[in-house]
Amino acid sequence: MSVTVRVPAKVNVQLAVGAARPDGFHDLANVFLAVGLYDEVTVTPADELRVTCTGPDAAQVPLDGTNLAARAAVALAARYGRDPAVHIHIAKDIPVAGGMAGGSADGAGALVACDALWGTGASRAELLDICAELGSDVPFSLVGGAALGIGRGEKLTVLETGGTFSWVFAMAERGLSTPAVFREFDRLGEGTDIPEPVASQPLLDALAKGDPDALAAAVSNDLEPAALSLFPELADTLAAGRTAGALAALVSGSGPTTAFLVRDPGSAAKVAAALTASGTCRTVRTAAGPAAGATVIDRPSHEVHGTPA
Ligand SMILES: C[C@](O)(CO)[C@H](O)COP(=O)(O)OP(=O)(O)OC[C@H]1O[C@@H](n2ccc(N)nc2=O)[C@H](O)[C@@H]1O
Ligand SMILES: Nc1ncnc2c1ncn2[C@@H]1O[C@H](COP(=O)(O)OP(=O)(O)OP(=O)(O)O)[C@@H](O)[C@H]1O
Repeated sequence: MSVTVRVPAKVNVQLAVGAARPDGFHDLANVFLAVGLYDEVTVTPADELRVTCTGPDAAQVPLDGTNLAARAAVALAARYGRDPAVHIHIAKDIPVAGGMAGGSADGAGALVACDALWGTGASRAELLDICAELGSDVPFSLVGGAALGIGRGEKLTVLETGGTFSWVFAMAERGLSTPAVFREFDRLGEGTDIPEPVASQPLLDALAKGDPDALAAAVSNDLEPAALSLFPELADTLAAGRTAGALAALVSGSGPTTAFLVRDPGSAAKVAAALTASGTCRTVRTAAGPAAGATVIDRPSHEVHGTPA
C-alpha cells in the first residue's frame, strides 16, 4: 500500500529582492512558473521513518531527518498525533542545489503523499501552512502553475497564464547554497538603497497573454549578480544560450542552473544542442511551463474508488 506524488521544478521569471529583514530573510516579489521536470515521491508504511533516493544527483541528497521530505512527514504526523513511520522514496529528476526548488518539491510531495496515505483530511490551507514552515519555496511546489509569492515567497496569489512557455535549462558543474547567494546579495548591496520588491505589470501581462517575446523582455532576477559573483563561469553559459537564439537568458532563482526562454519546442532543441556543444555546463534539459503542482499519480485502489480497505 503506497502513494506516489509527482511534483514539478520551478523557474523564477521575476525575482525582486528587498533588503534583509531583522529575521534574516528578505521580502520578495517572486513570480514562480512550474516547469515539467519532476521528482516522484512514494510513501509506504514502514517500521520507522526512512528515506531513499534514486536518480542522477541522488548521492547529494541527505537521507536523514534534515531531508525536506522527512521533515514534511514529521510535521504532518505531529499535527495529527500520528507516528511518522513511513518509507519515503524519492525518484529525483530535479537537479540538486540548482535553484529549481528540488528539495522543496520533495517536501510538498511527501506532505501530499502522507496526507493521502493517512487520510488526515487536512484542508488545503493547513497543508499550505505546513509547507510555509518547511521553506519559502515549498508552498509553490504544492500549488504549481504560475503564482506571485510575497513575504518570504510563501504568500501566494495564483496567476493565470495564456499559453505554454518553452524553456531550456543548463545544469552547472557544482551547486550554489541559497543562503550564501542571499548573503552575497546583501554584501553587493551594502551602502545602497534597496527598493521594496514589486511585481512587474508587463511581466504579469506577458504571462496572462502567453506571449514569449513580451515575457522575455520582462524577466529579471535580482539574485543574478550575486550568483554570478560567486560563480563567474555562469556568464559563459548565459552568453552561449543567447548566441544560440534564446529569447532570454537568466539565472534560475539562487542558481547555478541557468534558464533560457525560447519561442517553441523546436527552438528549445536547437538551443539545447548549442549549449551542450558549448562545453559551458554539465547537462542540458528542456521543459515547458506552467506544469501542475503536487499531484497524486498512484494510490491504493480502495482509495481511488472510495471504499474501505
Ligand atoms: C531563491 C528562491 O529559491 C527563489 O524562489 C527562494 O527564495 C529560496 O527558497 P527556499 O530554498 O525554500 O529557502 P528557505 O529554506 O526558506 O531559506 C533558506 C535561506 O535562504 C535565505 N532566504 C530565503 C528566502 C527569502 N525570502 N529570503 C532569504 O533570505 C535565508 O538565508 C534562508 O535561511
Ligand atoms: N529532498 C531533498 N532533495 C534535495 N536536497 C535536499 C532535500 N532535502 C534537503 N536537501 C538539502 O537542501 C540543499 C538544497 O537542495 P535543493 O535541491 O532544494 O536546492 P535548490 O533547488 O537550490 O533550492 P531552492 O531553489 O528552493 O533554493 C541540498 O544541498 C541538500 O543538502
